[in-house]
Amino acid sequence: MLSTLSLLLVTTAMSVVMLLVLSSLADSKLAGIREWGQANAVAIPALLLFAARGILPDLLTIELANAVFLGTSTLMYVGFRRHLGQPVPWRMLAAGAAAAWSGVVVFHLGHESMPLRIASVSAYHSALCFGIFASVPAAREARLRYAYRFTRTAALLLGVGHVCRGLYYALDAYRPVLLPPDTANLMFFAIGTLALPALTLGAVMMANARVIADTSYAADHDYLTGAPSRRAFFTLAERELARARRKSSGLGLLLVDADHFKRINDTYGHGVGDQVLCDLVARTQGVIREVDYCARLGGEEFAVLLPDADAASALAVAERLRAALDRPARDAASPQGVAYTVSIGLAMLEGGESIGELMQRADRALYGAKTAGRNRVVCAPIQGAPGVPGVPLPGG
Ligand SMILES: Nc1nc2c(ncn2[C@@H]2O[C@H](COP(=O)(O)OP(=O)(O)OP(=O)(O)O)[C@@H](O)[C@H]2O)c(=O)[nH]1
Repeated sequence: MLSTLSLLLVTTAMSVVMLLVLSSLADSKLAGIREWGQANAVAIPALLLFAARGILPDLLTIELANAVFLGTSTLMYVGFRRHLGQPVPWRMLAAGAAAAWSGVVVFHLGHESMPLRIASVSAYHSALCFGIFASVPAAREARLRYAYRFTRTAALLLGVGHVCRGLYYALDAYRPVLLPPDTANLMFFAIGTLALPALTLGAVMMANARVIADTSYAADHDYLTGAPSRRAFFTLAERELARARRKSSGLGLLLVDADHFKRINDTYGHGVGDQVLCDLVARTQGVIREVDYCARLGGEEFAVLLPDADAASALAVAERLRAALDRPARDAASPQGVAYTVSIGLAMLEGGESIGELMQRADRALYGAKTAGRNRVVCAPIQGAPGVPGVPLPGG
């Protein structure tokens, strides 16, 4: 038969399990994990003190237990705020917890009423649950959506549950609470005790979703420039290749390589070289269309994929890009700016060609641009027409 004691012991065991689960996430260094772990650690003695009612002195099982449990809920709320990078309203929390705890003391040592003690702490817990609901946004990122939705829903339901619990007891201050343990008492008791595991579950889901989203972002993006990575480029290129075949549309590829980049590093230092790479990506993104895709293949080499482009428009983009980059990049170390140029190899997708083959032709065109003097665009010759040379466009 379910009893308040068994609920307390089950919740204590759940807090131990949650603590172990949170410990497994400690290495992630995610904000909020520490506070959620502390909340569950603090909950264990608080729940055991509640369970020891009638065995230990009331001051321990009422005043101390409630004080510690108020701390538990506060830490959970702080964890969510920290995790989401939001400021923690410490003064408001301290005032709310002090008011709730004063209610416990007054309705124990002053005017004895267990229902009013419950109503007092429920008011604070409901405010924290609504606070968590308001703090956790409706996630736009698909990977975060389920975890955020779960937490928001749990927090909202628990907030409403605590309001009902508070009203149920506040409206009849002399209602028998724990004995006999009727269904309503047990149900409201469960809301009080199971809130912590439910919210911790939401916290763990959010932390996991964040780790997965961050890892996947890191795999798909270049750390320095923020441009899509080589891996992301090939995934997208295969997709665009299939689309171009399906729709019989053009697909252009530009391989863009900074000229004499080693010299820039040697002259200005690696830090300025890094700034030049970031500048290159930022300017490229300003030149290309929204449907075009610029990725860093490695080192100082970048790829720009041009879906739905014919040879003439791809060449126009390539030349516009070359000209846009042929201007000094501003940087803090050198107010007059760092001059750099790029060479570009352009290839248009041909029937039956793979992405690897398209890349090879663009790479040969890039090599042609380098050997022809750099700062220029060279178009790859059409396959199967060996007599047609690449078209070098002199820069400047
Ligand atoms: N600052 C910086 N330098 C990098 C990065 N990745 C690669 N490099 C440097 O880029 C330089 C590339 O040099 P090279 O391959 O000789 O090419 P280059 O000097 O641009 O000469 P060309 O391509 O023939 O015009 C090397 O010195 C690399 O150390 C990076 O992330 N940051």
